[in-house]
Amino acid sequence: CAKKVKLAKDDTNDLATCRVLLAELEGHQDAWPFLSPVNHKAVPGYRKVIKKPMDFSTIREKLANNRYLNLETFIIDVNLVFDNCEKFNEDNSEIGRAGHNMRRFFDKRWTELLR
Ligand SMILES: Cn1cc(C(=O)NCCN2CCCC2)ccc1=O
Repeated sequence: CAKKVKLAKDDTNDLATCRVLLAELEGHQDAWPFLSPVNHKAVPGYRKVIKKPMDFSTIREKLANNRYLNLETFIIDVNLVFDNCEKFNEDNSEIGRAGHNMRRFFDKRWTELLR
């Protein structure tokens, strides 16, 4: 076919990349606070403080229902999980540390897969 504009990013494999990245996040030993939506009835203050809750099961649902436009909108949701965690939890807490570990792991993996 006609020569494509070089500047366009090749997004052919983005969906597969999102599935791989999500599976690795879910399989991480520090994923336990993020596997399901935070139960705001059991966690006082959460609903008021965190305006846009997000978790790995919700991301999986959105991926399965083709709700992500591209890799970037997927990465925005993953980072929302970690940003919510930093907002609500002390750095020096079980869940706070898990969030920092998971963000570090994610940043390393997606740059490896895409650079
Ligand atoms: C991300 N995040 C999670 C929680 C939480 O309590 N998650 C439940 C974790 N449990 C593990 C086994 C059953 C449920 C609280 C604050 C927060 O920011």
